[in-house]
Amino acid sequence: MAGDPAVLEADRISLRFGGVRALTDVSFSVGRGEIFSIIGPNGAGKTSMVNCISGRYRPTEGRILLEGRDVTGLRPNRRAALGIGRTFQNLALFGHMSVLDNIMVGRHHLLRTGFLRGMVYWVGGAQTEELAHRREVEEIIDFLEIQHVRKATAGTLSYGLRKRVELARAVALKPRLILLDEPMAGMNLEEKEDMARFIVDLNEEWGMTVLMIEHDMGVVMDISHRVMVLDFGRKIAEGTPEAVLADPHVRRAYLGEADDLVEGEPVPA
Ligand SMILES: Nc1ncnc2c1ncn2[C@@H]1O[C@H](COP(=O)(O)OP(=O)(O)OP(=O)(O)O)[C@@H](O)[C@H]1O
Repeated sequence: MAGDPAVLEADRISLRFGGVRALTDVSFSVGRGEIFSIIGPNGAGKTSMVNCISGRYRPTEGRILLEGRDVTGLRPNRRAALGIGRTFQNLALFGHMSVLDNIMVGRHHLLRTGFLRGMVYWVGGAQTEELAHRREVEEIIDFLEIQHVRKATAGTLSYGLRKRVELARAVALKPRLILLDEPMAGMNLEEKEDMARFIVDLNEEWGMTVLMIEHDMGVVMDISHRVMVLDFGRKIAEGTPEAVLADPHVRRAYLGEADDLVEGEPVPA
């Protein structure tokens, strides 16, 4: 997205765990309105990078900028409040709560009146705000086609539906950037197709900027505007899906994982 201001900039990020170099000097930026994917073999540093962005890990070196603001020293909850939303590799829903409550719960920090005040004083501004809030949540529920389960207990839903509810909860926070950690993991083909369509629609119709880690190459190449490839903690390629697929370094990094490449594409020996 040439010319667009970067929503996210990772500036020379390195991360070490004792002697393990999880990331070495990785820089990239995600433009407003992009779907940007990070791929790479197992242990390449993808999750480490997402954790540096969400604030779970503090990089050993380098800076993370959100819309130009240095957030490197901020804790995860501060970054979430500034607009970094995320879903997790493993589901993180409240299993005993309804779908609606799971989606509502994260949104209270968006209310001007605050969660506690909003609970105790149901008059004037608070009431109007709460109604608008509910309307928006209902819109997200409609958009992600989970109306039929809105009252169901989250823990009773199929895996694919729970992943969708998790996405709804992250979207409900109106993030400037949403981090999707393996959104298709464990899904069947139909569920993957649905999830891919929702991500594209959120991006195209709602303008959501997406940074995604995903092992399913077909999906990554289908829906990403740009892709970055990590290998042993270093960036080895970045560009459009076509350019990345044609890159000899990438092909070499994926040797032995040839099945993950797009069907019909021969992998050189
Ligand atoms: N908390 C940790 N402590 C020590 N080493 C870690 C930690 N987290 C990650 N690593 C190491 O850092 C490197 C990068 O791991 P990371 O999980 O980021 O890779 P990945 O690309 O996400 O892998 P996968 O595709 O298998 O999820 C690996 O060598 C891993 O063993």
